[in-house]
Amino acid sequence: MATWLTNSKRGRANFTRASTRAKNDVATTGSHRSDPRGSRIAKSRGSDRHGRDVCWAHSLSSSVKELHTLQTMEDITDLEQHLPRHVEDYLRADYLHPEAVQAQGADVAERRFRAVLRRLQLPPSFTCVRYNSLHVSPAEAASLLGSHVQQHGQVCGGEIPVLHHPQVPDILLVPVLETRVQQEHGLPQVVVAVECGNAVLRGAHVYVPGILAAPKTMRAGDRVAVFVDIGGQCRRGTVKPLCGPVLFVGNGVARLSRAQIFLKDGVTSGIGVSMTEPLYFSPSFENLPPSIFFPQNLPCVLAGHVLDVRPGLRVLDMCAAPGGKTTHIATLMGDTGEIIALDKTAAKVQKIQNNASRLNLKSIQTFCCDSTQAIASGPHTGKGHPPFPEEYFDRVLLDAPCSALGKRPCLGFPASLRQLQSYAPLQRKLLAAAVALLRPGGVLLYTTCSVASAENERQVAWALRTFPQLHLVAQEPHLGGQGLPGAGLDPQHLRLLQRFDPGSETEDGVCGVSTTPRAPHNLDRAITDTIGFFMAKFTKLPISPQSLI
Ligand SMILES: C[S@@+](CC[C@H](N)C(=O)[O-])C[C@H]1O[C@@H](n2cnc3c(N)ncnc32)[C@H](O)[C@@H]1O
Repeated sequence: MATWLTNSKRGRANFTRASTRAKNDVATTGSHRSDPRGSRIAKSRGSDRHGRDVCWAHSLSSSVKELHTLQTMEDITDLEQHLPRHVEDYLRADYLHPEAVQAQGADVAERRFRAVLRRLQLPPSFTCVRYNSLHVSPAEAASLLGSHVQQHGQVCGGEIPVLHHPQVPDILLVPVLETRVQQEHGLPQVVVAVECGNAVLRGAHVYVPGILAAPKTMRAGDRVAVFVDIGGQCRRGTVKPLCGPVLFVGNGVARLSRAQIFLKDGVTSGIGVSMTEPLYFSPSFENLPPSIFFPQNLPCVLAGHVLDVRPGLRVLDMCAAPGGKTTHIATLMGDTGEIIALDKTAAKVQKIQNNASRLNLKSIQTFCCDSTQAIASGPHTGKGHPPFPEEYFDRVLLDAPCSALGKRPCLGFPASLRQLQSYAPLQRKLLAAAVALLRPGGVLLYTTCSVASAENERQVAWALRTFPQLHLVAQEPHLGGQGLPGAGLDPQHLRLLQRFDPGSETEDGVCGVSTTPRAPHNLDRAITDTIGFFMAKFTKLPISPQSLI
């Protein structure tokens, strides 16, 4: 459980509170860990409860008893809320909307709201890694990842399973473990920025640019305690480490002295603190074979499957960078067909290209383009590059720019209310372009990594009102919950939506909170306790039987 330290001026009061925080599609990955702690590790195989092949690592000198899966009731109820008040209010309006309260009951709605606020600050229960199904079989992928976890999981000891998911064919799941490492008095205190803290909670080391404060006496090799500047009040380079509300995220070993980090001409990149005793442990995924593995959050992988692609189709990914979903789509299409990936930022387009070449994919064409302007106004001359003629694509993915209020963990949320509200108008413009570019009978998939109804259900209601030719259709696979009431959608529509809501009801009957500790191979948790994500799948009418493919 994390420890919270208050502003040093008010004394170093310790309150035991846990808290915590990837947009994006690409999950933040842990970095290389080099503290073996003497574990002897052997690998074995078995079956999970669905009879699937399971590959896991056993530590023979196991410290598994010290490990806990996330989210026991105690963990959750002790959490302190670190999201800014305006963010809480923004979400309260959705989760406690009178229709939502009426549909779920006041208690459930309130618990769900509280659970989402808390869960957004914790890392998800599992790290999800997609493997390149064009290059490896499921068994080969599990074996490769199992060996990797075996090598890079020693820091935690214990048994770290690598699990297949029964309904998502091309992913492997590795549980995130809570170590319950305690804060030790007397250790030098290093304060890091929120983004850095978020990454540490997903298994990363502390990189130099993330370090805000370190004591004058800190030397390379010192054991240090690492805190996150959740108050945003710590100036870079300060020696006084506790300069505002900070949150303990684990202990580590400094690789550099304070002078090396902060002096002019000091070190500006690389690892500053190796996290040897992180509060949450996830093995490193950094050195995985890049052509085979791609860390990606589970709902984001699901989006590729729900889009229902097959070889030979013409597919548009309107907001594609860094290319997590584009590369998945290309893989599902056997690296054939026409896959157009647009993004309005040139540097980000380069990232799509890098990821495509890393995964050896040749079918993706990238363009730097504002997708709201991607429709040809007059008769179209060129093909295969923007602007495109209307109704040119069989499939359109609109993974919209959004507030990312579903990223986890999210220790602080810097966006103002105005910024939060700025996404909806852009999403509508992009939706209008998507509808124009989709051919009748084709599929449009709209997704966000936000839990805010204004970016999700209300956008769907607007799209259905504005484009009578659009119709919601069922999603396959459908693993998430249904849409949140309150946006004017009828229950039938809500059931067709897929919402991954960190505060949603679990099979335990308690919103987002398990009353019993879970085994690290409980796959239900991978669905109920993932990032916040939303998917709406549309088709466009009129559909003649010939136009359905
Ligand atoms: C949610 S991210 C996309 C993540 C990506 N689909 C993936 O799976 O890796 C949204 C992207 O939309 C891009 N974007 C924002 N406005 C855009 C616009 N008007 N046209 C095209 N791309 C845009 C941003 O640069 C950002 O890369």
